[in-house]
Amino acid sequence: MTSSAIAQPRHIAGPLRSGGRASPAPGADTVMPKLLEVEGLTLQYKTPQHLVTATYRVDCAVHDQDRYVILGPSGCGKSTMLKAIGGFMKPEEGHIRLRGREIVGPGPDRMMVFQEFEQLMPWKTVMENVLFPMRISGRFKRKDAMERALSVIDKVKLTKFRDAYPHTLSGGMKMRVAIARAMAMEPDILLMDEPFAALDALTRRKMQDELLQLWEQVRFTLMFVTHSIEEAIIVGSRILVLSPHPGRVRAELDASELDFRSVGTPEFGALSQKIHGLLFEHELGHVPQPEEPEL
Ligand SMILES: Nc1ncnc2c1ncn2[C@@H]1O[C@H](COP(=O)(O)OP(=O)(O)OP(=O)(O)O)[C@@H](O)[C@H]1O
Repeated sequence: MTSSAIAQPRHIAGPLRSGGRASPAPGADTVMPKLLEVEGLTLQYKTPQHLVTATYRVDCAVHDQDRYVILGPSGCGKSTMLKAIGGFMKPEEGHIRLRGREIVGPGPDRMMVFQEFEQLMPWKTVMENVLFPMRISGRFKRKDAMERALSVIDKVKLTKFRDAYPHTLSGGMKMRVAIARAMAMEPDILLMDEPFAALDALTRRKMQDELLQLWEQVRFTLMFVTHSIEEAIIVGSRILVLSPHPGRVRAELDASELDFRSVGTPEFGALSQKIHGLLFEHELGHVPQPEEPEL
């Protein structure tokens, strides 16, 4: 990636269709190079007293423009997996590769968007917030950084608010600033860890809708963690279902045809039921537990 010119989006952006159904991302069966590849990933926390296995031999692959959701119950290792993909934790076993290169630490090719967009600095304007990571990275000349910031702010439709402070913006606008801030660094993938978990149901739905609209417009690649089945189906084009602790892959499901408009339809209900079954069947004793290390 060049840092001197303002990058054009890597993907042709479709028109923003307000309130519309998100177009399907390319499905898993489309032959495309893998963007992110996770292979046999075991992640553990070792403390003097405990050895906690967070994920056990997880395999998955994310392609360009996927909205890839990691879904599983609390404690199954979703956040830990995102941490490892972010480069903040080393695998005990297995590999994580981005565009074929092993991940060995954090990098601007993977940008994390935190819960409630707390990375936004309240004393900085929208423009200053978007400029901040570019400035501290030292990757961009001042003029390039300014042009790039203006371009991404425009893409997320916040040009009129570029001199506003975060506390004067709605939740959806803050999310767009947080995403613009991340996108300005031209990451290969955006990592979101339960960004809407603390919101009330109505606001959460609105934010999901805004996220899908933004994806429709910009077509970034997203990895999104949630423990809500409904949110996974609404947001995701593909869903990786993990078992309860330690997280193992139960299934990977296609949800590219469903979004918030499908809530209440038989298709949405069927997928929701299927996921519910996958998440809880071990409690009914249907799934044999694979060999795993002592916890
Ligand atoms: N810093 C840590 N030290 C030791 N154990 C940890 C640490 N962080 C997480 N764990 C443990 O690792 C396991 C996976 O935790 P993780 O936070 O990844 O789960 P999660 O699926 O994201 O859960 P939630 O949905 O509640 O956020 C849990 O058993 C948790 O207690």
